[in-house]
Amino acid sequence: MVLSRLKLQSERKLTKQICRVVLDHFEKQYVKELGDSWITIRDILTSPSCWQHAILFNRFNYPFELEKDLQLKRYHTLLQGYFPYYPESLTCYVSRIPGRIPSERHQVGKLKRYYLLNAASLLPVLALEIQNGERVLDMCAAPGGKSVALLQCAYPGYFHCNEYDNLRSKWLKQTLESFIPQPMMNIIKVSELDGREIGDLQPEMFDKVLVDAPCSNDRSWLFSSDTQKASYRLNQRKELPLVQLELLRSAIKALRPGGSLVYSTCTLSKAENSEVISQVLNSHSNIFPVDMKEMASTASHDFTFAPSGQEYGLLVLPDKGKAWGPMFVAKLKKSVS
Ligand SMILES: C[S@@+](CC[C@H](N)C(=O)[O-])C[C@H]1O[C@@H](n2cnc3c(N)ncnc32)[C@H](O)[C@@H]1O
Repeated sequence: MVLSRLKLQSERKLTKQICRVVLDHFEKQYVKELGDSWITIRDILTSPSCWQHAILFNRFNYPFELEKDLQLKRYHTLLQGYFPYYPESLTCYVSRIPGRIPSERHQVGKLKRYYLLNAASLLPVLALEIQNGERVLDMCAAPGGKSVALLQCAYPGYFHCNEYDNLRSKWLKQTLESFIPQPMMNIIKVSELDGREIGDLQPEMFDKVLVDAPCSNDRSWLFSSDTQKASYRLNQRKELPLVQLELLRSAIKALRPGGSLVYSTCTLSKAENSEVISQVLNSHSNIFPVDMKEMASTASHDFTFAPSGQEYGLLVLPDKGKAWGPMFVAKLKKSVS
């Protein structure tokens, strides 16, 4: 019953219509920014039947049976064994063949066994290199996929998950309740602040900060069902870099000297990615970019990265058999003095 309902839902998703006004807008911008790569990216983004889903296991309710099934179906673990930082407690399975297993329903008192996500979402989490005992801020956290992934990597001493939007914050709380055992919730604080205020409210408080910023979500915007709403969003799109910059300024204030932050988006747009990082670097003498070349070379088995134009970060480009992204990831470090 549940399985057939979920199957119906995902079939409906596959038949969703592409929003012409968004596609035309992206076409103009991304041909300029990405050249010929845009053709492949466009084909993948507009063909949900090619999309892949990664399966992140919950270490607090490990799905041993599912693991056997996935191995029989030739799924393999993502990145394990290659990556500069890859905790043993993190398990994520992927398949090169498109398709998805149904997501689990929320059941009070029962932890979910897995979370379905775009595998590129793990890159910002891994780039943070979180260690046990650290104080961590997830500034824009709902619906909570990266918060759950961070808690698969280590046991932070304090974990602050923030989400400005009231409804999405409820969703975030439900995600945490569904994946994290009750005793561990004692180290987690959920708040509904404007992330831009956190730096002044909690200066130099955190060892690590994740800014998974609000952005033009290219994959989902292409399937907007309301053309008027889509046109409005496209108009407002130019406001996003300022919000992103303000969130980053706040994150820098919230970071202790010597701490590091990761900035990520799920758009291909240069204005929201490398240009935001360049502005931060030009206006903060105490912030330095962290080189991500090693991360890119070890991850290239599973991901396709933009070959150029990304001086301070990595841009994951959706590709055939590696339909992950778009995802931009940059890492910055605050100097000690
Ligand atoms: C890309 S989503 C985050 C996804 C999340 N990190 C995850 O992995 O599930 C960005 C989130 O930022 C929230 N947001 C927008 N403006 C914000 C602000 N000023 N402060 C904090 N969060 C904000 C949005 O409501 C949205 O939920």
